[in-house]
Amino acid sequence: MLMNVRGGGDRAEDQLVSLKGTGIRRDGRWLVRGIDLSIRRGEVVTLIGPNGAGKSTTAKLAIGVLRPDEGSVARMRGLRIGYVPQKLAVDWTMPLSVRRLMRLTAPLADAEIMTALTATGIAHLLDAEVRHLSGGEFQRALLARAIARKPDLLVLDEPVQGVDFAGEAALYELIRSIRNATGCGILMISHDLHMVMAGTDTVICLNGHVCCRGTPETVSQSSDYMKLFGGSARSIAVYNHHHDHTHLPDGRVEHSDGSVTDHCHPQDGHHHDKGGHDHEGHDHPHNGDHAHQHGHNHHQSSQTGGSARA
Ligand SMILES: Nc1ncnc2c1ncn2[C@@H]1O[C@H](COP(=O)(O)OP(=O)(O)OP(=O)(O)O)[C@@H](O)[C@H]1O
Repeated sequence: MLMNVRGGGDRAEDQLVSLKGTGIRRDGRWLVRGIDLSIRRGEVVTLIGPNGAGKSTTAKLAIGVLRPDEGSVARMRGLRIGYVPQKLAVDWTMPLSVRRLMRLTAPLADAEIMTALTATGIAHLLDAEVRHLSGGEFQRALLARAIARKPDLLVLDEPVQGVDFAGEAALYELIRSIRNATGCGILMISHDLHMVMAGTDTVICLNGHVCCRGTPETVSQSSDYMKLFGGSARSIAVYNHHHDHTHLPDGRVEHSDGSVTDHCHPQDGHHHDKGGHDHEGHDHPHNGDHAHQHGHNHHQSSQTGGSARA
């Protein structure tokens, strides 16, 4: 069912998760405190903030991986959660196919696996070795795993880590299209201060507590946000994404005139927008500098993520 939704509904039953005055304490210190946030069906909420600000901790409180020491967390009854953690607990010395990765935390039928892999554009990688996937393919595989059980809420902890600039734009577009097609709510964590802004309904800027919140436009103009992000904040303008070609999942490039080539180059006659920022031969105009952090975490371990039911 296609639900073209934006911004979620206002009804109480659309509320997926709600945190009220939530805090968590470890080793004698509050990791986060006084967090108020809610996510409704169809809404994209993005947590931003510096390293150690408590973004992952807040996401884990929202999905119930961590229990609050103060305040409350309410989840819709029977809420289905798809979670892409920041790190995965997988032994990368063992062979693991994408098909097996999809079934790592819960059983899935072949048809469900194929539907999810097709939605994220990597059906051709069903039997590929996970350790051989590129950064973008790996993130698409994790996303496929998270959406396979049709979650009401998708929680994505840095979904574009290890992905190049063009792939990043494509992944954010994919995430938005999943929201539009399914009407799920999305809680996303990002260091990307540009691209994420335009696709988000609500931005929450964290630094152990909620510094500021609102639409991308209001947050990017808030003095708290400016203070927190210093120099990089001043150059932020909401990102307008208008590229003239699409990167297909198999690596080829589809141009605005419908032609498909193996690569794209500014001089190949397919590119018409010569303004703005040129990234590795692609035309991806955007405003301000690009100050985000990447880390490819194939080899780190923490949690296996996947889907859960509250
Ligand atoms: N189980 C724990 N025990 C003690 N301290 C913890 C624990 N988990 C997280 N922390 C600390 O809590 C703080 C918040 O961590 P968290 O991972 O939520 O930050 P983050 O905003 O997601 O950071 P990053 O952008 O670096 O991923 C950090 O200082 C971290 O060291």
